[in-house]
Amino acid sequence: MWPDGHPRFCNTIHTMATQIEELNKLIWLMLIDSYGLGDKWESVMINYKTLVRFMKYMAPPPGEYERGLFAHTDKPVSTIICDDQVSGLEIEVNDGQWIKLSLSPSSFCFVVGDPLKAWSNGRLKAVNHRVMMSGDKDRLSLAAFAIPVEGTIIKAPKELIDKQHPQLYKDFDFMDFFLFAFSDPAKHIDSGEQLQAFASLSPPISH
Ligand SMILES: O=C(O)CCC(=O)C(=O)O
Ligand SMILES: [Fe+2]
Repeated sequence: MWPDGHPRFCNTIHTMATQIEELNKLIWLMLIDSYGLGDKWESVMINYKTLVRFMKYMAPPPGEYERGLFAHTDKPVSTIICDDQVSGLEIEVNDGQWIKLSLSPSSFCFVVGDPLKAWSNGRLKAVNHRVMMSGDKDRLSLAAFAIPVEGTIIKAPKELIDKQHPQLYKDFDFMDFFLFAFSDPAKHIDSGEQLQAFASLSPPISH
């Protein structure tokens, strides 16, 4: 699974990934339950695999405030991020201001991705975020992305669609959206607008 010679590292990461996966499932179940769908969680839950990525952002030159990762909304369903105490992750709030998150040592950050926004029929917001580096320390972070299994259709449960909450997005195959988001034409669309461009129903449909 990992290049030879690092069995301890490999085991640690595997244990961590498994536990983050459990945490992610728990958060999804809480979300499903909060919409009153707890007793039918199996039919509305998205089947997924976890992809873990490690990131290292180098400290900028002294006194500089430098971009580590461009502003975007996540394309996986959701992401769990943890870091090694060197902050840098920023989220954009409603008035366009950026807020730096300082995660305490044992905290994890749950990020709603575009497909989860579509699943919730727009109730959950996919926050725009970026990494900005300052200070003299490198930032190490780990992101665990929830990627639906092949053929997964992202659709809002019918209970989340009614006259007051008309259906905002068409049902779509996750992989079609994912490929669209990284395609040439979509590169010119703001990351936060890609879901709208790909799946918006205009006018919205009430059932
Ligand atoms: O490294 C971080 O803190 C953020 C990573 C991130 O947003 C991403 O990979 O999508
Ligand atoms: Fe992200």
